[in-house]
Amino acid sequence: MDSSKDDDFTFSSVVPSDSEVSLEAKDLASRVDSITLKDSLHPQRNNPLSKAPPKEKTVGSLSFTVTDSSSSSKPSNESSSEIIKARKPITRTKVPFEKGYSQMDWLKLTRTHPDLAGLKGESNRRLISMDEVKKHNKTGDSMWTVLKGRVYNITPYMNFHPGGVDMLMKAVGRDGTLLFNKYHAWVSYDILLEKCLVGVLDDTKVKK
Ligand code: HEM
Repeated sequence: MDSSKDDDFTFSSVVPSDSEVSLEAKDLASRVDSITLKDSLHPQRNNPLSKAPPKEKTVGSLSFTVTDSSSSSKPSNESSSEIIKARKPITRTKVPFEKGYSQMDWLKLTRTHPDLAGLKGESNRRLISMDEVKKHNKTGDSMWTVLKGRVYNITPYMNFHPGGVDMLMKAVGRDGTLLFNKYHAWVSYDILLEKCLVGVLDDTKVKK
């Protein structure tokens, strides 16, 4: 560049002289120079089965955690500037549904089936003891589970469960609330299983 034409820059007068630039700003600028941005596809980014722990990077005195939320629909309220303590990740494997077993198909069935719970005319406000729930634990039979104090017959939902039959079977014949919450506390089970309600858990008989 021809140095004799330096004066031609109309905005040259607003550029601060070296003495006006604080040392701190210079320091920051030199750190920015040392940052390299890589824009490449991460092999685990598109893998919902990935169990890789979140990566932690450090820039200057700031440390931040990169969490991959692409495999989960759970909303995250964690700030990116917080260090998230490594928790043992749970494996949430979504089983591809067979034709006719999507959640939409399930909702259609709940609207059309006359007795999904298998009540045969009985009230679904009946108090049910845990002992009775335990008896409904056999494959093929009416399989019951308890979710937050309500007893559901989950047999008709089995093949519709996006987490698969094996997972849902773990809750059969017992209180499934903890398992349910462990995997997806945000799922509206009460709406999904509304027509599968068989009664209310009689917790006066539950050992505390
Ligand atoms: C009993 C009532 C249950 C209902 C109504 C239910 C419903 C659902 C629904 C709607 C999903 C899809 C969630 C999503 O797309 O984010 C799902 C996924 C899943 N569920 Fe359940 N579930 C139940 C019980 C359970 C239990 C007891 C377990 C574990 C033992 C379990 C394990 C899973 C897993 C691993 C997935 C798939 C992973 C994923 O969605 O990313 N579920 N379930």
